[in-house]
Amino acid sequence: MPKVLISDRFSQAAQQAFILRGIEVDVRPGLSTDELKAIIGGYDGLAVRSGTKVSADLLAAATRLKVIGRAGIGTENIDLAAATDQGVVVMNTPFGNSVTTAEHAIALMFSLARQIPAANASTHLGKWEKSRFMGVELTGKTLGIIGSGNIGAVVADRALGLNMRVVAFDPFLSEERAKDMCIEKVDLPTLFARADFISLHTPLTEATRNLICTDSIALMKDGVRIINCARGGLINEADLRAAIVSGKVAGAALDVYQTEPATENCLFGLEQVVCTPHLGASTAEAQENQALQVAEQMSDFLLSGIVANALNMVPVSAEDAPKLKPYMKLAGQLGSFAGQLTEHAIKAVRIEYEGHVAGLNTKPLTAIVLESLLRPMMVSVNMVNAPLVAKARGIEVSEVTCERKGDYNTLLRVIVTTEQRTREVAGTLFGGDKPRVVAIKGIPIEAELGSHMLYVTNQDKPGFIGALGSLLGARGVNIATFHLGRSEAGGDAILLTQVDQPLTDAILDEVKALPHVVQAKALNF
Ligand SMILES: NC(=O)c1ccc[n+]([C@@H]2O[C@H](COP(=O)([O-])OP(=O)(O)OC[C@H]3O[C@@H](n4cnc5c(N)ncnc54)[C@H](O)[C@@H]3O)[C@@H](O)[C@H]2O)c1
Ligand SMILES: O=C(O)CC[C@@H](O)C(=O)O
Repeated sequence: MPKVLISDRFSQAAQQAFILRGIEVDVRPGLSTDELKAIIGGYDGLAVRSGTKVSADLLAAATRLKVIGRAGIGTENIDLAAATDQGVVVMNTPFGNSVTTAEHAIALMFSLARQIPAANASTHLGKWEKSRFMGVELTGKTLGIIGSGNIGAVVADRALGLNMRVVAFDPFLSEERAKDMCIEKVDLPTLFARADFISLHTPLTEATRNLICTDSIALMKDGVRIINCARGGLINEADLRAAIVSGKVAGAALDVYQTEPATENCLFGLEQVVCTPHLGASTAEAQENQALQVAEQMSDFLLSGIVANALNMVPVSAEDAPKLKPYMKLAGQLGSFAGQLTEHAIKAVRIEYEGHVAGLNTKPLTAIVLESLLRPMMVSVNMVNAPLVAKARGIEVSEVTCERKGDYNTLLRVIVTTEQRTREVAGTLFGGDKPRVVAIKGIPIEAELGSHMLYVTNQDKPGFIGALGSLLGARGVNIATFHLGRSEAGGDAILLTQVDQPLTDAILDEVKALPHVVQAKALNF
C-alpha cells in the first residue's frame, strides 16, 4: 500500500481522501528539516503547501518518493530540477484557488478605492476622520489586467459586474477570447495609458520581473492605483515607493512581496499602501479544494499512473490511462529488449507508432521506451527523468506517428542507433492487451517475452535448433516457449526462447560456442 506524508497544514479532507482511496497517510506538519529528512525515506508521496522546503538534500534522502503534491500553484519551495533528476513527479493544483485569489484582488481594489484599512484603523482609535477618507468610485473606471489566465479572467468578470471597463494585456490572449470575455485586448503601453487601476496576474518570469518600475510607471495615468496578488518580483518595490511618495501613483495594494515572509519592506508604513501577508489563496473553500485536489491527483498517480497537473511530466488523463496501460508494458519490453542488447554509446533513438497506437497520447510511451532502454546502463533513470537523461547524454530522440495500419492493427517500433550499429525491434498487442514482439532487425517473429529469455542470432543451418535444444536439456534448462524467425532460407536467423530459470554465464558460453551462432544473450524482463 502506498504511503503518503502530509508535511504542512492541510484541510482534514485531504487525509480522508487519501484513506478512502486506500492510501496510508501520516500528517506531520511543522517538522524541522532534519526531522523530515530522517523519515522521508519511508514515503511514496509527499503532500505540501508552501511551508515545506523540498531541497535537493531532502530529496536525496527520499529514496522511495515517487510524487510530490503541492496544494496551490507556486512551487518555489520545491527543487524541481532535483526532483526531475531523481524521477519524482511534481504536481500542483493550478485551479483550486483561482476564484479565491481573484476575490482577494477585488477586495484589495475596493480597499484602495475607499482607503478602508486606514479608515478602519482611524475609526477604532475614535478619531471619526470623515473628511480625511475621500474615495473614488469604481463604476466607469478602467481596470487594466496584466495576465488574463485563470485568476485574471475571474477578476475581469467581477470587474465587469461592477460596471468597470476592462482592458487586458496578455501575449497569449486571442482577440476572440477577449471578445468572449467582454474585455478589450490591448498592448502594454495602451493599458498603462488607459488604466485607472492595474491588477497583476502573470507568473514571475524573466519577461515579467520588474514589470512595474520607474519606466513603466512613467507611462501610467497620474493617480493610478496598482494591485498585486500574483508574485512580488513583478514590482520593483523601491521604484513603486518613489512613485507613491511623488504622488504619481495614488496607492498600491499588495499581497505578495519580493522577499517573503515580508517582515520588513520599503513600502511598509506608507498610508497609501494596503498590505496583506500572501493571503490570496487563504479561504476555507480554496484550502479544501486544493487539499482535496492534491490528494486525488497523488492517489490517482500512485494507484493508476494517471498524471494530472504535473510540472515535470507529460499528462496522462483518466481516460487515457487504461488505454495506455497495455502499451506501457509493450513500450517497456521493447525498450528493455533494445537496451539489454546495447553495448555501445547510443546516438539516436527513433520510436515509430503505427496504426491504433498512433492515435493515442504517445509521449508517456516514449518516456517509458527511453526509461527501459537506459535502465540497463543506469539505475537512477525513470519515466520522469528519462527524456532529460537522454538529452543530457546527447541522444537524439525522435518520434514518428502514422495512423495508417500496416501488417498489424497497431505497432510500436524502437530503432536504436549506437556508434557501431542500428538495432530495431517492433511489437504489437494481441487481443488488444497482450504484448508480442513481432520483428527484430526487420525479421518477422512472434514472441511473448517472459521473465528469462535467451536471444540468439545465427545462420539458418540444419541441425542448429536440435543442438541448442539438446544443450539446454542436458544442462537442466526447461524451455517454456520457442520462437524462430529468418530473413530467408539459409540466411540470418533469430531465436527467442523463454526458459524457466535464469541462464548462467557458463551455459551462455556453451550456447555461444555452438556452430552457426553469431550472438547469444540472456535477457531478463
Ligand atoms: N496571492 C496568492 O496567494 C496567489 C494565489 C494563486 C496564484 N497566485 C499567482 O497569481 C498569478 C496568476 O495565476 P493564474 O492561476 O491566473 O496563472 P495562469 O497561468 O492561469 O495565468 C497567467 C497568465 O499570464 C499570462 N502571461 C504570461 N507571461 C505574460 C507577460 N509577459 N505579460 C502578460 N501576461 C503574461 C499567461 O499567458 C497567462 O494567461 C501567478 O503568479 C500565481 O503564482 C497568487
Ligand atoms: O498560500 C499559499 O500556499 C500560496 C498561495 C499561492 O501563492 C499559490 O502559489 O498557490
